[in-house]
Amino acid sequence: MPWRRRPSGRAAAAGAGSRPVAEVLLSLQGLSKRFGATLALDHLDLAVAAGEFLTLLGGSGSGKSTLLRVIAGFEAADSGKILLEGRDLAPLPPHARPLNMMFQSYALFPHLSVADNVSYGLKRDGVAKPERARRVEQALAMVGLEGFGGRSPQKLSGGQRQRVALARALVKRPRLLLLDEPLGALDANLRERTGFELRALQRETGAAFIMVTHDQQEALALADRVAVLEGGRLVQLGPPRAVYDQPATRFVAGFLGGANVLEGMPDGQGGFDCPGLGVTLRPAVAIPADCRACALRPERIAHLAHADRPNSFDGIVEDVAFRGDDSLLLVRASGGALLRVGHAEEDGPPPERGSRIALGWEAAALVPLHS
Ligand SMILES: Nc1ncnc2c1ncn2[C@@H]1O[C@H](COP(=O)(O)OP(=O)(O)OP(=O)(O)O)[C@@H](O)[C@H]1O
Repeated sequence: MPWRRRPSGRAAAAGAGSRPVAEVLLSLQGLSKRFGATLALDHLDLAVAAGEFLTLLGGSGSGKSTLLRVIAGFEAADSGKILLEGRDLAPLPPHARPLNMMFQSYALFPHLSVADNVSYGLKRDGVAKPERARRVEQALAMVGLEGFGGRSPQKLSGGQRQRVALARALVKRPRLLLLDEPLGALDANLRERTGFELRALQRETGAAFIMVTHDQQEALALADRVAVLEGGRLVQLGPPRAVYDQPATRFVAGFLGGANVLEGMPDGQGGFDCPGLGVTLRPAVAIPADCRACALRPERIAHLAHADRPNSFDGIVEDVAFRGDDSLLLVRASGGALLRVGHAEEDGPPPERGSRIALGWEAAALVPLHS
């Protein structure tokens, strides 16, 4: 697994991106795109700040690639506006848009050298040869590939090809770079290292990056803000820690960090009846009357000697999975709910399968969900 399962304090801090003045670079307004019966983008509004690193996260088919392709101009939106620095991009063909897109497949020309691949766009724009050569060398140096210009892309490793694609995307110094699963083809170690390098490059160039990823840890670790898509809609947008700690919907809670979603109903007295656990939950915050579920992260659940206080229950350990830095327990509550429970290594050996244990959590760990 390329990124730690839990967002470390460091990764979250690195993603906190405190920019006091957020100049809007890209503004998407009511963007919709339909393919036959499929609504791939559903009235999507999003503003991206200059120099921001935004990750787009969502399940398969949620519209991530379509969104990038519409911004880049490879697909036309059915309705809505795309403004880059206030300018409507709709009339511009892809190559005339002041942005660049890097594909997961890298899409390098196999018959061209690395240098010619990188300089391709500059040549098309009529940049003179000496200037092209200078900029290509600069771009290759930026991605750690000095001296590779004469090679054929076929004689490079997957990671090196990925860097060539990145150099090609950066050589025109776009203010906005769209990256569709750029790390997808790399193995776990290279993926993590390249992720950090990508962030460093993004800071160095000052370009805004919008990066699609399937990988929630990568999305949390790299981004200033995470945008979560579901069914073509933007369901949540915010700094990684905020989205992780305060998921808005069942989908976000489950998708990011695999939170337990506890179904139930407010009891009208500040509690939340949860039949699956067989107890009434006591959240720290007021629960809206129409709330029907609360999220509870596996790592916020602790072992207790007895389930004799609010926000605790007894359950049977149904399974234990060792994950390296912790174990994941599946615990069946008396009401039938199956909970994911984290068990840190420093807490000693995990309980045996079949044993009865008492578990509990702080009231603040319960997050009422909107939908
Ligand atoms: N060219 C197309 N023709 C028909 N349907 C399409 C086309 N492109 C995308 N779709 C549909 O639009 C929806 C969104 O697709 P999209 O590729 O944007 O999702 P995604 O979030 O990028 O998925 P993945 O993570 O699997 O790449 C899906 O239901 C997909 O089947």
